[in-house]
Amino acid sequence: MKVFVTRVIPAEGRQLMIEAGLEVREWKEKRGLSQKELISNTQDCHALLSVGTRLDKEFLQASAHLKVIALHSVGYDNVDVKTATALGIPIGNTPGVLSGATADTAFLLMLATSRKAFYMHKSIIKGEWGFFDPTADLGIELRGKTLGVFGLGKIGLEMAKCCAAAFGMQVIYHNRRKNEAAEKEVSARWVSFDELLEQSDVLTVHTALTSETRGKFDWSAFTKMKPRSIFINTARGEIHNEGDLLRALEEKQIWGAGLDVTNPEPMRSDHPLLNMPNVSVLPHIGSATEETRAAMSVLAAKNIIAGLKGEQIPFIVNPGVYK
Ligand SMILES: NC(=O)C1=CN([C@@H]2O[C@H](COP(=O)(O)OP(=O)(O)OC[C@H]3O[C@@H](n4cnc5c(N)ncnc54)[C@H](O)[C@@H]3O)[C@@H](O)[C@H]2O)C=CC1
Ligand SMILES: O=C(O)C(=O)CO
Repeated sequence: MKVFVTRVIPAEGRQLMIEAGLEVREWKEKRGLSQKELISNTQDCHALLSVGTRLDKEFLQASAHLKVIALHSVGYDNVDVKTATALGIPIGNTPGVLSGATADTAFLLMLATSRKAFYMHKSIIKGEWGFFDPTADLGIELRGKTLGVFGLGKIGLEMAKCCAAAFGMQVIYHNRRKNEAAEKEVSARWVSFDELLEQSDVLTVHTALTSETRGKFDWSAFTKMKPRSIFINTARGEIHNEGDLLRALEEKQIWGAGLDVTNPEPMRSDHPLLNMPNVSVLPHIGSATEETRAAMSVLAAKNIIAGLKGEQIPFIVNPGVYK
């Protein structure tokens, strides 16, 4: 049986599929696939392993013969899951294995932003390292401050643990429902969304992108935050409104921001956020460690192998497909 893979993936996952007797065809070009290329490459395949490729209704309807689709990500906001379920196609993702690496990225952005690290690094390259000025380029300390987590799930909990252990930060969070197990692990306290905005010194976003979370951090939200607070988003760029974020920073409604995700991606290289001292931006590298990407490829391969054997896939996004 044949699997089409929309990017070259780590050897660990590829090898697992080859050992299971599958023919693996990877898209090796340094550019994304067009919709036409995606459809034509998938036509003679039994499964698709998708690395960040948008899978919309048109694609799914043209590829209804697929026995399984495995995503090389935990997020599945770029897939029309409803259509896949209606067509009987199981969708798999890669939960858990990337929580540590993604939380590390949120932590890195928090610390870098609080000390203007990216901006100061660029100032050396520009030849601006002058005399020692005790009043210039001052950051904000994190010790004993309040971390607000929007979405205390797997990644949010890892971030909360890091912040509590490293800086003794108190953790508050907002989920639709309380996460009592996580509350115990980091002594976290549930608050309303408005209380999260009002009380957080650092507010870090870790929800999936859904119709409820899209655009959640807009002008109205930023104006409720503390003037010396830092906003971190490693979840999805569409959860904040980038224009409103820029304005909130320019008008000093908030102090700083750290983003691993932007809207759109890639961010344009002359975006004004990239020149602000209190802003740190990374190009969506949350899960980008050797260990994590290898583990993600293995989970995706396991989903493909199980799906092609006609078994229930181990990491399923749409369990309703089996009912
Ligand atoms: N930057 C990157 O490279 C990466 C980004 N991500 C993003 O992080 C997201 C979270 O991943 P996990 O922690 O594994 O997911 P998870 O499902 O374990 O946690 C998400 C949490 O958000 C909460 N939540 C959902 N809707 C909410 C709402 N409307 N209001 C408040 N809370 C809500 C859920 O109850 C859950 O506790 C992914 O969906 C993905 O978009 C994930 C991995 C890497
Ligand atoms: O897993 C995800 O959802 C990502 O964004 C990349 O790892």
